[in-house]
Amino acid sequence: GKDTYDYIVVGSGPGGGTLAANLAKAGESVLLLEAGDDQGENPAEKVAGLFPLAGGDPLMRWDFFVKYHSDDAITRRYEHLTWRTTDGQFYVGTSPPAGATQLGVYYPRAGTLGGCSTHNAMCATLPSNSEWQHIADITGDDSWSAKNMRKHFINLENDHLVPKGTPGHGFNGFLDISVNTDEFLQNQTEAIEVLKATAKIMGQDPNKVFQHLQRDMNSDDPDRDQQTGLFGFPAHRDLVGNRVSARDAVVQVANAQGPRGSKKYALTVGVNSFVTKVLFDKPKSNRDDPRATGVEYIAGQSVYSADPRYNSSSQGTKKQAFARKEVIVSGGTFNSPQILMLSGIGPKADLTKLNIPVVVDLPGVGTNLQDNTEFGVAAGASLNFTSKGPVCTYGAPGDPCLAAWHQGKGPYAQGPLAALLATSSVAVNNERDLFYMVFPGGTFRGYWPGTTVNQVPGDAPNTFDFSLVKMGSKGNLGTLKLVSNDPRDTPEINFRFFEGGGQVDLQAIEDGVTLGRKIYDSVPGPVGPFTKEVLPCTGARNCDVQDEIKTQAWSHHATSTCAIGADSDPKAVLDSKFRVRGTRGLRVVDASAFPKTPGAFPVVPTFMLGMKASEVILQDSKKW
Ligand SMILES: Cc1cc2nc3c(=O)[nH]c(=O)nc-3n(C[C@H](O)[C@H](O)[C@H](O)COP(=O)(O)OP(=O)(O)OC[C@H]3O[C@@H](n4cnc5c(N)ncnc54)[C@H](O)[C@@H]3O)c2cc1C
Repeated sequence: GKDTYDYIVVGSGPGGGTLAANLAKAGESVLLLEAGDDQGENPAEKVAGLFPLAGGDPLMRWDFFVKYHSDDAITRRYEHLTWRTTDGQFYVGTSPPAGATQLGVYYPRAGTLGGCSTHNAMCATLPSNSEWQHIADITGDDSWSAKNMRKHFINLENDHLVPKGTPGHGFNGFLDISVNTDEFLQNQTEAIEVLKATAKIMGQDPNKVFQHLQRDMNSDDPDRDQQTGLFGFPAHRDLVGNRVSARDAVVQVANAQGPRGSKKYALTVGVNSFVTKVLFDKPKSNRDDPRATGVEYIAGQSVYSADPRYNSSSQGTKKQAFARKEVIVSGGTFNSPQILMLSGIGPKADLTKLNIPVVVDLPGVGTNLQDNTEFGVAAGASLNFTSKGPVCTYGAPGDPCLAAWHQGKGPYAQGPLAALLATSSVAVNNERDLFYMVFPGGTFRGYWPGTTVNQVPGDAPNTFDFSLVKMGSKGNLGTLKLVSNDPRDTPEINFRFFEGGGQVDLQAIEDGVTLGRKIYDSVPGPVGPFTKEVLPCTGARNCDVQDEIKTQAWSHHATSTCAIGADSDPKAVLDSKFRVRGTRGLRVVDASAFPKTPGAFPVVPTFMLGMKASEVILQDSKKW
């Protein structure tokens, strides 16, 4: 029939978008259903340097509110806790106006073609080799070895940092990866002085800072995961400052033309299509697992309540589509488990309580939620941080940086200044586990809604911030549960930071603060001395650092709610080929599949999952 395809892919992020494009390119007919619409020409998405605007854009964003702790007393101390006031607005802080309802910690996601790769900060880093090997070890599937996964990276990447032909990198893939230009870096007069001091502390030559800022952190060196110090900041954007995302993979294949202008590949992209459940056939015998045959979805804009434009009175149109071969769920870490549970796949007791008929009792769905915890060490310098060149207005009229971007130049064609990698006292195998993003002129303190009834204080232009991402988090007690059987409701999410085995992450982050302080103390005049701490303490360094980390850490790299695991593991949702256990014709391919949060930034590893899944799904394509 008209609505039947070989494959249906749900969600167009780095997992699903990459996969749908590859399946279609291989000759399969594919329906890609995406809840959001296409904002590819929106400057907030397209202009690399406007990424701070992208995260808050109501045309792209989905708003989730989460908890980070089991203990509500800790949550109540979070300085950017978000509340809904009695007149429906947001308040951010710890002293809400009377009658306000506590929403939780604001947690951004993108509901648009290309998923979160269209509004993220573009940081494009590989996890350590041991993280891939871990998946091979628990599943016994050697195709997860770092060596094999490197092959997928090579096919994905279009590298602009290292000379063409450098082993371990790709130069023909769709995902451009580049670092800042020398010219841009040399414009950061004061910040470079801090980076010189950083180099010295890290055992690098302070007179070669610009060389360090072209150093390749994604190399295939055998000791790469032990290398520390300053590096270039790899970002998924091209050399003239266009963001490159999963949207590009999709659009290139969907728009490709064959002879006489016909459509070259059978990729149908349905935007404004919010999938509410997977459909199954009735097994022919008790021994057969239920087979996914298609999906049910709502055609309509902003039908999910995470969408800031959501209006409960707009119902959209209920539709169905069918798959001859397989259904692949790629809705991301929050939505893939939601879709599975709405379809009857999840912890039996939870589903029964919500009157959802159980198709497969799979207790791991929505458990094992993990993230990179983030924090920072920031301090006030003796001078303000400035940049030679145009002063950007971030979207306000007459922006000289936007004019420069149209020429492929200027700050908007660039990304975060520099990356610093270090090893904490609790690092395993001496692998680097602290990733700092270097921000002159402000402090990154996490996420909260852009429009609030109160003013959320900013930081002074003399502030410098080593914003810290903890790699290899040890916490795995996070949970995601449905609150009802209404697909429009957002789930209840609690990360349970620093609980259970996650306590060790506190020590690692405290070590990260200590290193940052050591660097600030070593910066000579006129940029130094850094007399006032901004984070974790305010003013003098006399706060309880672990308590600050515990109460104020944030995150935005959620993973692992539909994790791959061993056949013997009752909590494993997927096998090593992304197949949902206890079903046929159903897989999950996105960041929810990682048994552990990969590296410092999940987006490139998730693109690699999309590449790997394409290969394993195509190997099975003749079987159906
Ligand atoms: C503000 C921000 C900054 C970030 N910065 C970085 C960074 O610099 N580097 C990095 O590596 N990572 C970063 N991340 C994280 C990274 O972008 C994500 O981990 C990654 O995009 C996850 O990919 P995914 O395919 O699992 O899911 P997503 O990217 O979330 O894509 C899921 C897609 O599915 C769609 N969808 C969901 N439910 C349904 C449904 N029911 N029906 C139809 N469609 C549906 C969504 O609209 C979305 O398009 C950032 C994330 C955010 C939010």
